[in-house]
Amino acid sequence: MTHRTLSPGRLIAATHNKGKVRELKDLFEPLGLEVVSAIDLDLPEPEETESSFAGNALLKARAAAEKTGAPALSDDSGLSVTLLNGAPGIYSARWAGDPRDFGVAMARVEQELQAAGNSDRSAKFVCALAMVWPDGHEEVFEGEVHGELVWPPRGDRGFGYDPIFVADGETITFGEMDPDRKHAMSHRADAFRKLKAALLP
Ligand SMILES: O=P(O)(O)OP(=O)(O)OP(=O)(O)OC[C@H]1O[C@@H](n2cnc3c(O)ncnc32)[C@H](O)[C@@H]1O
Ligand SMILES: [Mg+2]
Repeated sequence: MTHRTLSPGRLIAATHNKGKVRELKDLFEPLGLEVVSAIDLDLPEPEETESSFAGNALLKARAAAEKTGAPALSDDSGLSVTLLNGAPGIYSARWAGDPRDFGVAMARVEQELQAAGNSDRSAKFVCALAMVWPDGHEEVFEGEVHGELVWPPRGDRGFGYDPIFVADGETITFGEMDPDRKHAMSHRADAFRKLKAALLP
C-alpha cells in the first residue's frame, strides 16, 4: 500500500474521551499538528457497530472527516483480559455503563476474574489509530502493551482502566505513572510509533 504523508496543519481528533484527547495532543502536537477534538467541535458520536478495534476506529475517523472536510484521527482501544477470552475488548467503554463509571468497569473485571478462578491475571491494552482524509484515503495502525491486573485500583492519573494495569517490567500502575512515561510504553504510543514510521517519512 502507498502511504500518504501527514502534513502539518489541522487534525481532527475524532474522539469524545477527554483522556484520549489529552494523550493524542501530547503525541501529535510535537509533529506540528493542531489537534482539534470532536468535543471542541461538538461532532456527533457515531455508534460503534464494528466487531474489531480497527473497524470501529475507521468508522469514527470517517464520520469526522466527512463532517469537517479535514483529515481525522481516531482511536479505538480497550483492555483485553487473557482469562476472560479477551473481554472487555471492544466493549471496554460499554462495561463502564451510561454515564461512564470506570470504578464500576474495573470492579466488574475483578469480579469476573475471581469468578473465572483468578489463575491468570495477565492482560493487554490494545489501540487502533485510524487516519482518514476527506478524499477517502484511510490508514490504520495497531499497538499493544502487555501487563498484569492488580486490585484494588491505584492512582488517579491517566483514565479508564489505568489504575488496575501494571505493564510488564513495571511496579506502578498506569494510574500512578507520569504521563511521559506512559507515552513511552503504552498501546497508544506503540500504534503512534507505527503511524509515524509510515506517514512521516
Ligand atoms: O470512542 P471514543 O469517543 O474515542 O471514546 P471511548 O471512551 O468510547 O473509547 P473507546 O470506544 O475506544 O473505548 C475504549 C475504552 O478502553 C479504555 N481505554 C483505552 N485506552 C486506555 C488507556 O490508555 N488507559 C486506560 N483505559 C483505556 C477507555 O477508558 C475506554 O473505556
Ligand atoms: Mg467509544
